[in-house]
Amino acid sequence: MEDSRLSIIKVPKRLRAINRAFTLIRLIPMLALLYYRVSSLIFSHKSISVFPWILISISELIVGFLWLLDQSFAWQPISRAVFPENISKELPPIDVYICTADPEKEPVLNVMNTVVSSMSLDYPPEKLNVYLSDDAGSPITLCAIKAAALFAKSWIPFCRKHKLMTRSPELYFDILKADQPKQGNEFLTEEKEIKEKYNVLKEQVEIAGRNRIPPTKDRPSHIEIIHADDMNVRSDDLTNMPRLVYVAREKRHDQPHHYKVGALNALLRVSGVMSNSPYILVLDCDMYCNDPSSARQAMCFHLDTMITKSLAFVQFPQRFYKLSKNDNFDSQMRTAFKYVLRILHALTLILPSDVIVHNGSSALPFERHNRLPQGLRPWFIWFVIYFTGGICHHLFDVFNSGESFNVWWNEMRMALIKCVTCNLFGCLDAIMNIIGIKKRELKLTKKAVDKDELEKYEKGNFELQGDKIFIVPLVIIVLLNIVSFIGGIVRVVTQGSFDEMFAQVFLSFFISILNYPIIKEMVTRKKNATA
Ligand SMILES: O=c1ccn([C@@H]2O[C@H](COP(=O)(O)OP(=O)(O)O[C@H]3O[C@H](CO)[C@@H](O)[C@H](O)[C@H]3O)[C@@H](O)[C@H]2O)c(=O)[nH]1
Ligand SMILES: [Mn+2]
Repeated sequence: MEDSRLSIIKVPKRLRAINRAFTLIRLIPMLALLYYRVSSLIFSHKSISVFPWILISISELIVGFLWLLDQSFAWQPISRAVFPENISKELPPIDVYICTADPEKEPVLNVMNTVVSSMSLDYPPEKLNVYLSDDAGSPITLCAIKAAALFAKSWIPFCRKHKLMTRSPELYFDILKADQPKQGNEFLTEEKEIKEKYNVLKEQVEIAGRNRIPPTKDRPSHIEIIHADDMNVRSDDLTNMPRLVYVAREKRHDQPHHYKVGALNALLRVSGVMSNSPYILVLDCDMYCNDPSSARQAMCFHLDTMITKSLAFVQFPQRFYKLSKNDNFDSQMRTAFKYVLRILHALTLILPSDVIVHNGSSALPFERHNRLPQGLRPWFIWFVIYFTGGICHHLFDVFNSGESFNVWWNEMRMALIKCVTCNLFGCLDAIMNIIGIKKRELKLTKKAVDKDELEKYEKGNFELQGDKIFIVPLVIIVLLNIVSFIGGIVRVVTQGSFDEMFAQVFLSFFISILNYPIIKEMVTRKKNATA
């Protein structure tokens, strides 16, 4: 019985015990500080000013609440394993939905790589139907998908024959080639041939791209079957391909189109008529399936009768490729994938995707502008325990997932940056939306790579060129901390008040060195501007 299971869940007991210990270690100072804040207010100390006291109490309450929510991830960690080889039932059909919206912002060649990689999934081809929704209704994309289907006719058998892991041709030829095993002369000759064919596809897409026609706001729908195999083809034939369909839904300038959701709705209706598969795999135009067995892996959950009753969807983690060694921006998003996602199942509620590790530093900076009043001194130790406890837990978690000190450092910086940029503006946006001041809008993210930005990123330099509204609070926080640090040092030297100034000096120093890449970029920009 044991051997025929499709998936198992393991609970790492040692990790669970350590996580719980850290939670308790921080819960005690948290409660002590809560008591301190409230009691000081009620039995009114002469030394406290009520308004800042209330402000800081509220901010600590918020951090405490977020921290408490965060503990649910640590409380019951799990890891999963799947066994697709144990699937004994016949595999059900899948419809793959890929959405693209703009050939300028979303390079067409990359979209074709997503299409080709999903067509090459290790899944019976007669049970796979790939639909591309093109919200731009662009002739470039239509032309490119035809060329991509032709290329797939050679690429898919090549991948199957040599059991390749990387099924996106761009990635295969570009960065991951080194990972593939070399398999003799025959393999190398075939690989050379396929590379030439890929170059032809690249060229065709480029030529199609020269013909720039501005998108129209009004157009009828356009649905075209790009490839469909003969029903009589044997399913074990290596050259067999999934069905491929191009869909550009109708658009009218006075009708809301509801962005990606609208596109998915249109795909539901089109695929409902053509294939009507019971399972749907949704991909953005820049997502490659980096493991050809991923659809089979998902079926390990969907076909398990014990699980299906309470299962709505299976989510694969989204990872970025071509990460630089430095990874200054914490783009690998370790916390989201190794810490949060794998334990989400233990919860019945899903949290926003931008979950960050709160190490307490977000509330403490408020404190640094106050000198330590006499009454605070005995309580100061609780701040220290809470703060260092958070840092130690985070450090442990990073090392436990096999990462380096540098990753820990970058994650801390990004957690702080997110607090004053995307989290702050995300909250403001949501509030304005709820009270009706601002309409919700979706801005398509740019997927094309900017050479200068890439170079900076690879060198480990920070990019301060984004939206000013994001940069300003960040720069202010960094400058404030530098000023605060210098001011603190001056007072220690001139007044000898090290005891009182310790918190200010330490925290502002810590935040300043944490944000060293930003300071470096600010100085470089200033130099370049004056040169
Ligand atoms: O009118 C539109 C706008 C967007 N898209 C497609 O929607 C996808 C996501 O858009 P993108 O700008 O890449 O959004 P991101 O913020 O990068 O994507 C994240 O956030 C989206 C909105 O929450 C999710 O749908 C995505 O899966 C998630 O990766 C892309 O494939 C677009 O082509 C359309 O099809 N039609
Ligand atoms: Mn995206």
